[in-house]
Amino acid sequence: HYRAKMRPLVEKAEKIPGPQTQPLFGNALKFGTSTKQFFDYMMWLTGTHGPIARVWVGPVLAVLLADPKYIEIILGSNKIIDKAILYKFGEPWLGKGMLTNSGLTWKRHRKIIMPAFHVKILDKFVHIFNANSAILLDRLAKHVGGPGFDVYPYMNLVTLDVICESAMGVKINAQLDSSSDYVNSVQILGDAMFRRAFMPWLHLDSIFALSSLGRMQKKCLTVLHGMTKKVIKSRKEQILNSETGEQETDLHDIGAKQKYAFLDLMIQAVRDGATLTDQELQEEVDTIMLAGHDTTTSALSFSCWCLAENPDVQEKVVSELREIFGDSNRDATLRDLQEMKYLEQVIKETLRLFPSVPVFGRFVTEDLPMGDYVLPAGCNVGFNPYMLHRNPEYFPEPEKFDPDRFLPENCLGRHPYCYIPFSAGPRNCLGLKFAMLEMKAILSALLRRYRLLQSNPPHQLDLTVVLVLESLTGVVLRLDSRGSQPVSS
Ligand code: HEM
Repeated sequence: HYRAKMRPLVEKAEKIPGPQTQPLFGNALKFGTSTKQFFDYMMWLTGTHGPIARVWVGPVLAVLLADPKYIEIILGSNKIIDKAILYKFGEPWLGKGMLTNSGLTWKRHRKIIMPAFHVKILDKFVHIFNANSAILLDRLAKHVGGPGFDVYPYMNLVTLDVICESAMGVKINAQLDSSSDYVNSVQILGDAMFRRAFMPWLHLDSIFALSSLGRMQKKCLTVLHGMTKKVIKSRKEQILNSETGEQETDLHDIGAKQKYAFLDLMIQAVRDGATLTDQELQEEVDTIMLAGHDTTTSALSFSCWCLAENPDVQEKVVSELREIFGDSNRDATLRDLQEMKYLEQVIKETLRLFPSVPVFGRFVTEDLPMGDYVLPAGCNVGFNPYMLHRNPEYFPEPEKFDPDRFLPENCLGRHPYCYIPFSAGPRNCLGLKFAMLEMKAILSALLRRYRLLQSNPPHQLDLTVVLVLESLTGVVLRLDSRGSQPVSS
């Protein structure tokens, strides 16, 4: 019965290029035991078997795509919106939040939450970017003139502060005190979720619960859910108990000097008739916390590295900043951030070479013709932006760091699905504009005060994926002062 059930899947899968399989395990044994080996295997798969390649993880079929024509068929579709089965390991933290959910609930939630990401609203978050950038600059001061250091942990804490304040309206001061239970739990949980996905023996909930990883995850979840629940209860009371909810939100701010958080906007939507239960609110806040933290950490760290390695590009960004700010040390405004066109090209080019999410996935519920092949119903699909972005057909001399690729005239005629760091189509990244503004605010503050220099001897990245793209050797560079006045907070 099992064989008969699997036959249609197997027959169609056999026509798709891919490595030889072993009985029972499929290709799982080749994945290795570390995230680095998994990353290397995924890249090898596309490199060796081409832009459509299949693997078997035991009885689970996955097809990895790196051709924009194939990718468009799925990402451009309004129907194929289910997530790959690996996303279920995110559910203990995120429940049925937007990232893990599908179907009508996902559509309804996205419709409710989307207005909170409108650029007019995003203006309200700029002061959070500025205040936390100022703390970052002070923390980095000790590295001026010193040897190379890893910038990743600094970016990790500044983005955590930003996302906590923006999502929940709570200052956790991770940059000033990184030893808090909350900060530690966020760090540990992202790793634990991802690691579990690649340890098949921990897939069964009952076994996972007994493992040390499972026990650690449970402890972290108690801390994180405890915090979100507490904040939601408090904010909800403040907003819903007042007749003029918006004014009330302005007055009460749980210790944070801010007027809006994504949570407040969702609560206001509920007040105005949207249907989101407290549990759903919590899941969406947790989702924004996860989706908006490590992704920006990774992109900011690699942007710094690219700027340090390419001093000419860095000086061009600094000239742009001089044109915008002159000699003033004032904070950046939304308009300033929007004017930073060249810096935006730099971030885009960084994300081309170092996409924060180097692999993500969907699930196909009906047979799907794809070129000469058919993706069978029941197949997981992975997208491989890392390899896609290095295809010379779309990006000549792909290893060269060249922000001019993203000049408007150079983007003309390029396939719309050949560059997908924020995914694409109806299920693309909801936080794209927020992320771009945040990254521009932090990088511009950094470059107005410091010069980023290549480490000595030059640092070699050793890429891996732990939820997001990271380097096992860190992201090492040196700092020098630009000798100008510090950017005020
Ligand atoms: C450099 C920064 C970022 C990158 C590269 C990035 C990339 C992505 C990608 C590739 C996806 C699709 C994932 C998938 O389909 O499984 C995604 C989804 C999402 N991102 Fe981002 N992201 C970034 C920052 C953010 C930020 C700052 C937020 C929130 C403040 C955010 C919120 C979301 C949400 C809610 C989704 C789920 C959308 C849906 O499924 O409808 N992201 N992001």
